[in-house]
Amino acid sequence: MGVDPPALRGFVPLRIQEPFLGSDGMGGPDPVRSFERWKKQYTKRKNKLRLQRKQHKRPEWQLEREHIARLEQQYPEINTNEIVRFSDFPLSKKTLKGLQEAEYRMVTEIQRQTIGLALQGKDVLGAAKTGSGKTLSFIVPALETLYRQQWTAMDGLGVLIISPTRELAYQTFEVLRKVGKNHDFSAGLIIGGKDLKQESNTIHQLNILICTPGRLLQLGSKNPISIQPVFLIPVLDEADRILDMGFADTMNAIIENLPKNRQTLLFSATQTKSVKDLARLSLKDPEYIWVHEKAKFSTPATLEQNYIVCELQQKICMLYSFLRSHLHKKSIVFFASCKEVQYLFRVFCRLRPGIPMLALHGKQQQMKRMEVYNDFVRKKSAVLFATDVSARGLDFPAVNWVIQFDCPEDANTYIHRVGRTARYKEGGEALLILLPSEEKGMVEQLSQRKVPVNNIKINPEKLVDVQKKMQAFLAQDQELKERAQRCFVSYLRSVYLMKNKEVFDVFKLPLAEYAISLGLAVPPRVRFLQKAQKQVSVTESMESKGHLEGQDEDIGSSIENEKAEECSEKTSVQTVEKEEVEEEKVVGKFSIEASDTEGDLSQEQTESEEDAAISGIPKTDPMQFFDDDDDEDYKDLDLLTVKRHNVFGLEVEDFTALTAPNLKLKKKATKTQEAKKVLKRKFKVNTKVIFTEDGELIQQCPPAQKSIVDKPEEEVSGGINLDKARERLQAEDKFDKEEYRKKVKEKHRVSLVLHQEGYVETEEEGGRVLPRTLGGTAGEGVLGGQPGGDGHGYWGRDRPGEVCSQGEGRESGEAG
Ligand SMILES: Nc1ncnc2c1ncn2[C@@H]1O[C@H](COP(=O)(O)OP(=O)(O)OP(=O)(O)O)[C@@H](O)[C@H]1O
Repeated sequence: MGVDPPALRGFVPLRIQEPFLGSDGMGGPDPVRSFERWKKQYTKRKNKLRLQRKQHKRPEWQLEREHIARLEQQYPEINTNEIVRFSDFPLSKKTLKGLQEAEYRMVTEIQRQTIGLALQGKDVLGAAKTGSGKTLSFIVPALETLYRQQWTAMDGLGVLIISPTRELAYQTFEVLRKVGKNHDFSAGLIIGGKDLKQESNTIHQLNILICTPGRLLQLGSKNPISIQPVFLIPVLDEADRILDMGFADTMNAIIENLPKNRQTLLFSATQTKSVKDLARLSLKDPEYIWVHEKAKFSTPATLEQNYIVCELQQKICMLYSFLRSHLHKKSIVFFASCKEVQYLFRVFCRLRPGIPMLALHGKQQQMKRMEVYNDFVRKKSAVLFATDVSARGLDFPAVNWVIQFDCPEDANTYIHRVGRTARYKEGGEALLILLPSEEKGMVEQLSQRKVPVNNIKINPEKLVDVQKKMQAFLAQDQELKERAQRCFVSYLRSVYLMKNKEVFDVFKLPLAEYAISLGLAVPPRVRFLQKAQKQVSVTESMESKGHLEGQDEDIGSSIENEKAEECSEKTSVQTVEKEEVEEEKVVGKFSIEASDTEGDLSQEQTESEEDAAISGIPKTDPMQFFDDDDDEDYKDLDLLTVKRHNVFGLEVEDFTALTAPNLKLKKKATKTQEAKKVLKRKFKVNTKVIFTEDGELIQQCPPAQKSIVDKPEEEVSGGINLDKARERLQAEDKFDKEEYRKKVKEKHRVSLVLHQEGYVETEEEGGRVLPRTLGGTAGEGVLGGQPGGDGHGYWGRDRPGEVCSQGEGRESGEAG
């Protein structure tokens, strides 16, 4: 009941209703019996098969091995021309699944050309434009190699990926995590900023390690065994950077420790072709893949690149105006030094351009760096002020603009910086700000490297002047002022350390105007510049006198030493990852320099502020001050787009002409000229006079002369007569010396008398035992405050309850 007999389900009844004719003609065998027979046979066969399958079943590893063997068989047959998708490569299911889940299906050109070679076990040097997918070109073969070798946690380190910066290492780790999530390998990110001991304990558990060179060396020296596996794939991301001077020592030490049995992969948008570099790595028959070698341009086709020529003192206003007119965009602004980023970031935050501001540089704490990095990744519109720590490899999504506030060191740095936009088929724009002195050299370099840049003009009418606001900020905030000073020094130093002297000439920079543009009234003293200037003039004068012959060696060696020093300094400036450690030293120097000058500065500054007023250096600018809340101005600024070639239809001359009155500040007068001016004006020095109770007149300011020399006539005539002033000072000096001599004599006389008479009586006064001495009440001596006194004279008075020793008491009470 409840279950329909087959007859009622519609197909069996048809047969049953047929008249059944058996072999005997009387109905045949019983269908139930034949069904049972069939069933028995079927079950027997099924059991037999199951048994057979059970007997033949192989362990998973064995099956995997067979799968690997099949994959390996296909490696020699990889035809790059036929590869369109990742699935066209003989890859493991786990990797393919990971790629699919991360939505990577079609391969890019560099991936198509390099993955196959890397799978075949070759050393590969891959170069392709920025944002063309080089990361997957080494992650996929790295995963496959470990898979192929059935690597387990017990096997230790198998892949070592070295990145020049922490952020890039972190980013690579994230890609690896996405693509390799179906594999069972352990991967770790070791980039510093954490406990070294903890990191060195975990390193031996890792199969894939992503790290920065400095940290790796630190770990290697602590735990060398853990990074010396039997087989290893070292991957150098941004290889040219890692192999350059900045990391030279570190990398040499690391390379020395790498196992001989290795397959090396090197990738960069600007690959090293240096035979020396490659020899250091002992590559075995490496395959060079320069994907875009024959391309018309070495930057992405979707990138629009422009440059403007701008005076140094106009750059800040230019940047501010630019940001105000690109409020809904995502931009990165590159600066030459950390100190510049630190100061300008702060000051721009105060200027409130109306767009979220972020700053990323090597002097930040690791946590802060990660926070900023992630923040900028998430934001739809924001501005990131950065040093070259962010120039390479970082894949911030949807960056619209890259602005190079300071000229890059060379074309390679330019290419990496602009590569932060227009990534993987997206569009982007880049703006390079050049000083007039930098234009020729830099533009030439860029065209040699096949970088297409257009010269565009800015509309001076649309520039917003923020100088006065900045001056006001600095006047209120001492710390900000110090930052501005450091920014000044640090920028000059960065220019000074640049190798290419055709482009970078620190001596051509308008220092006074630059300082004013930062909000400073006077340029801080820059010692290294003074020294360099001296050196240059000494060399020049010696050359002109023809005295060089005998001293060639000395000068040569001193210059060489200097160059070597420069080079090492440069190295520390360039070394992005080392910035955290090394920069402290350089920075230390900077801050010492800045603080050294501090004392002088404050004095010089007030002087020069006055001087500026006297010599007529304009503190105001005819350009209008931008009001943050003014909507009209805001709308107007939207018109300012540095987008199209010659968008404002102005020629350079027009621009110079228009800005000339604003830009050309009066040449700073020398001190002698200023002094002469002051003399001409016959200023009178203000005096302050007070009267004692007895009606006696005392001049307090300027301090009355103690000497008996005649009163100077200058008081009447005004100004300073240097000769007379000198005479007066000498007389003053003579007078002081005589006074002092008298006091010393008196002191000797008193001690002689005391010695002869003995020191007999003491007097209790307020709990202290004071010697009764010559010249009035004990302890009221004035010696401590006079020339020759050492301060001890005050002890009797200032330390109640203290028992003075004889000597002290005498001193304190003496000469009252
Ligand atoms: N096959 C692919 N399919 C889709 N997107 C891809 C593919 N390969 C890479 N990408 C994407 O392209 C972007 C750039 O990739 P990647 O960071 O690897 O470039 P890169 O060549 O290393 O750049 P750089 O030279 O700046 O370091 C990334 O957002 C990445 O996700």
